[in-house]
Amino acid sequence: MKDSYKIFTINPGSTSTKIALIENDKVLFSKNVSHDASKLAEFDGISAQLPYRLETILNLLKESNISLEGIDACVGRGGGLIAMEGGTYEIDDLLLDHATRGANGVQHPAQLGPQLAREFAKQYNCPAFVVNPPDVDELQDLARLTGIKGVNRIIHLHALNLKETAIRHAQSQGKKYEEQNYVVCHIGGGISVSAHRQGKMVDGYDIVGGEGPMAPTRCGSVSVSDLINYAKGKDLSEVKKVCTKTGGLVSHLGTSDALSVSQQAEAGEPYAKMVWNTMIYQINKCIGSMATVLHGKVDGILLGGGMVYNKDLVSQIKEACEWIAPVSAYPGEFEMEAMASGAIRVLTGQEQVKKYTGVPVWSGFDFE
Ligand SMILES: Nc1ncnc2c1ncn2[C@@H]1O[C@H](COP(=O)(O)OP(=O)(O)O)[C@@H](O)[C@H]1O
Ligand SMILES: CCCC(=O)OP(=O)(O)O
Repeated sequence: MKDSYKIFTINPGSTSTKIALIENDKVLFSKNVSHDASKLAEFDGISAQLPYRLETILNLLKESNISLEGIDACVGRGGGLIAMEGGTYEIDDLLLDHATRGANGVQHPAQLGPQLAREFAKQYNCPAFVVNPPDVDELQDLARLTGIKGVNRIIHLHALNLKETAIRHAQSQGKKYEEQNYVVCHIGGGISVSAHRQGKMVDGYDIVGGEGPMAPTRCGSVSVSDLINYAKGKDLSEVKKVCTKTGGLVSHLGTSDALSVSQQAEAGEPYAKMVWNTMIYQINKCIGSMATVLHGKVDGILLGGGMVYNKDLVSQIKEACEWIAPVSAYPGEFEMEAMASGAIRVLTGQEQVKKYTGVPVWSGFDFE
């Protein structure tokens, strides 16, 4: 077995493209380029951005004089996929097709990840993988049923960073992720709160469907009848955008920049202060709810994402939730490293590579 693996990772976001070249656990090169929202808006759908994003990456590599010769694998953040269990998946024709057309009906730039990874893998003659895409579904049955017959829950959330944060936290305690129970949150541009029981994410919120706390661009949970009233006389596709683009901080304050909202709140601006504190209050309620999913047997509450750099947010969460379990903050995210680690785990045989079936991991109760 080789003692060193070089992995090229690609993470396309709503307003950025991140790339990294990682050797084992060392980041050799990383770049994060921001895109002008008006430039991305020119494209007709997410997958139409492929040539533009590819050219952006090639330019970044050229400018920095980075060669990808000899890489062992390419990994792209996945999306648009049919619900699957967590793990590392080879990007085959089926997975590529589903990502390209957004087979699950959710439109998110992460769909470009597999498309870009396959392009580079073809050129450098290496395998291409997706690791823990937002479509990971390990829900326990109790988390699936809703109060409307025939409407069952599926989730879309930051599975990649949630799982990596949990894996790393467990290692730092000399434990295994598969032996621990955690409430894990990603608090960034979007906010995911999830319950992990012994290596499985048994519950979490569908953050692109309007569940969970409000977030910079997302409305979070709202009463169904209030939403029906709000939608009266409006175009439904516009209403749906409050779930992913125009809700939360954007709806209240016209910005998705949580840093500026936190600064206004700190300066005592009353509206910003109320929105900031309400968002944190809602995160706390969701953490409490996930703690009950784990019957209170919680080994830790783990916080990741850009907003975790904020001391006030972390201290409010500690104040409200530390009675449940110790709160550990991991500001920023491990997404690029998580993709490389997932590829290395399968290349070294520590984990079995998974085959994407395109068949939902769960398709209904037997009694339905
Ligand atoms: N110190 C801070 N206080 C409050 N918000 C912050 C701070 N630092 C970064 N943020 C916010 O974090 C968000 C980005 O988080 P990030 O995890 O990078 O996003 P994403 O989930 O989209 O990858 C932005 O809204 C940014 O303003
Ligand atoms: C299901 C989407 C998870 C995600 O990546 O959300 P952001 O758009 O907030 O990055």
